Amino acid sequence: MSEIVKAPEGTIVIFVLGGPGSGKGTQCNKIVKDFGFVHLSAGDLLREEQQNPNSKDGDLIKTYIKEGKIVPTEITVKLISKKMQESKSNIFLIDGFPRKLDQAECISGVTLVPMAFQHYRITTGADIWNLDSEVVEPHFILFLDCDKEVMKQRLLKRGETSGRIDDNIETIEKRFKVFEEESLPVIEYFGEKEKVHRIPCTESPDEVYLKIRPLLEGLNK
Ligand SMILES: Nc1ncnc2c1ncn2[C@@H]1O[C@H](COP(=O)(O)OP(=O)(O)OP(=O)(O)O)[C@@H](O)[C@H]1O
Ligand SMILES: O=c1ccn([C@@H]2O[C@H](COP(=O)(O)O)[C@@H](O)[C@H]2O)c(=O)[nH]1
Ligand SMILES: [Mg+2]
Repeated sequence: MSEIVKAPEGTIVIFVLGGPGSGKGTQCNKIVKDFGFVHLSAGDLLREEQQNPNSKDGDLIKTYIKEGKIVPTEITVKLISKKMQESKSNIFLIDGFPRKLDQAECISGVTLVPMAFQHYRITTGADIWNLDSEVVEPHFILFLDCDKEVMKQRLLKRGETSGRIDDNIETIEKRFKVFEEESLPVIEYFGEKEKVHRIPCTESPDEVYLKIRPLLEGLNK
């Protein structure tokens, strides 16, 4: 049995993408403060799920994160979709997703995801949320473009206090490799659609935000 849940009119989805430690979470927090978006970090949702003792995916998620690998799409999509549906809002920042080309283009042969998030099919029998094939483009993509050495230093510093199992040099190197090989093509994909705003982000958080803020002010909500 399945049910279609339609998202509210005027839903706005912005993807916030960039390398590990580029400042996605930091900038999203600023946007939320000024513009009231709901911030959904795919990584945060996966960490939360990993820590849920009742989750059947907890061990798998932990292994993938420790290895810096991309968790199977259906797990991540399910977590994001659930939060979107529970939300009273219709303006979303999706941080750190999509992370590889097939997440941006299609899933199981169905034209899909990032553009969707507008319609959801809840397949209760399979205990999985599938996105419907109706497609709605994201408004745009914020690509936080940061020097690798700068990102590495930020992550190592964050690792002193974050408690994240992937903020160590071995996993950081793996995350960079995955980002370059799997995630950068996603940015190129949206670039070809002229959806990408590239934001250099080696300066301070406030200076970076000065370049982002006008893009949000320009949104026709
Ligand atoms: N512009 C900046 N200048 C200096 N430090 C920054 C800047 N932006 C973020 N940081 C710091 O760098 C670290 C990583 O930032 P943040 O968590 O926002 O990045 P992220 O892109 O979300 O990383 P991840 O992909 O690992 O989730 C944090 O400790 C943050 O305080
Ligand atoms: O869509 C996603 C997002 C994240 N992951 C996994 O989580 C870690 C950490 O992600 P951050 O965005 O840095 O918080 C990432 O390395 C992946 O292992 C994912 O699989 N899919
Ligand atoms: Mg983050």
